[in-house]
Amino acid sequence: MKVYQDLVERVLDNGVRKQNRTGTDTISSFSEFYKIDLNDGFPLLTTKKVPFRSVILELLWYLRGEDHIRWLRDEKDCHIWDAWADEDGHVGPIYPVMWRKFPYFEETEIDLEGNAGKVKKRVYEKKEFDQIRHAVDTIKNNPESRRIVINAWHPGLIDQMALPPCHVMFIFNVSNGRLNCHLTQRSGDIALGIPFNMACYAALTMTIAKLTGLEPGFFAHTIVDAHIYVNHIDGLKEQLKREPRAMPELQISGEDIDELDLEHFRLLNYDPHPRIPFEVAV
Ligand SMILES: Nc1nc(=O)c2c([nH]1)NC[C@@H]1CN(c3ccc(C(=O)N[C@@H](CCC(=O)O)C(=O)O)cc3)CN21
Ligand SMILES: O=c1ccn([C@H]2C[C@H](O)[C@@H](COP(=O)(O)O)O2)c(=O)[nH]1
Repeated sequence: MKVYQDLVERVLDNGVRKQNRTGTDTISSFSEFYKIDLNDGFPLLTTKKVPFRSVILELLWYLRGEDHIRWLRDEKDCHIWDAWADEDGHVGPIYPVMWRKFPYFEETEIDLEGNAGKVKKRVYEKKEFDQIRHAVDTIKNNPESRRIVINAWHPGLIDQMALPPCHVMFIFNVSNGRLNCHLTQRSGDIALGIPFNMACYAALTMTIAKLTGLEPGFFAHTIVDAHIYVNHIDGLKEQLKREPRAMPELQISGEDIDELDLEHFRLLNYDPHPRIPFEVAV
């Protein structure tokens, strides 16, 4: 994909070397953006083999709403999140919880009989907000809405999260019968994370488009700190030498978001260059 090659080149050309908490320096570029038309094909890189199964499993795991990785790690044998989990698989209230069970409090007043007669007391009930279900319902019922926002950042809970969310907020937008998605990512690992993130959100957008009777539109992606870990530079330069091939096709069978499984996603005509191993910075 040319947009990815261009992104890698911009970060290498314009980025500055930065230290960070992982101990592996990055070449970092502030505020990068690209936009792809999902009608051109499914954006799974062809300049290296990206593990499609892991991409879809990660998306399905986000949709499960759990605060642990036991399904992903133990049932599905996918290990991309292992390094951030404890022995029980616990990762805290990260994406799955924020997407499906965003916590909030509902305030009500109740009347109490006190010594001095009736008194009002405020009570707070803990509730969970399903942002994905709300987005699907709004896309169906009020597609012109400009408020179809899903937010994974919860300042009060960051300390409980194994890793503060990187893809922090996304917005759906319906134009001309097409479903667009814009993702804002605060921090993006160009070699490892971004290929997963772009395919994951493309698959999510295509899934929700199918469910709501729309055509897929654009996936647009803003990456605030777009960085290349210095030990990934050689692998990415190798990728730049490779000629991008035709984008594969993704077929989705149209199940509801709570019924989806791996078998509902079929990847066709994926013919990538060989895998390039990159070490993940923890
Ligand atoms: N430094 C860093 N970069 C990331 O991209 C990242 C994190 N940390 N922390 C949280 C998640 C975990 N993500 C990951 C973690 C590992 C792979 C990875 O190892 N991918 C390999 C093979 C995976 C497989 O075969 O299933 C790859 O070749 O893409 C990818 C994304 C993305 N995120
Ligand atoms: O989906 C993801 C998750 C993580 N990343 C990358 C971005 C950074 O390299 C690290 C997170 O480190 P912070 O210090 O918290 O920014 O993980 C990604 O690209 N995509």
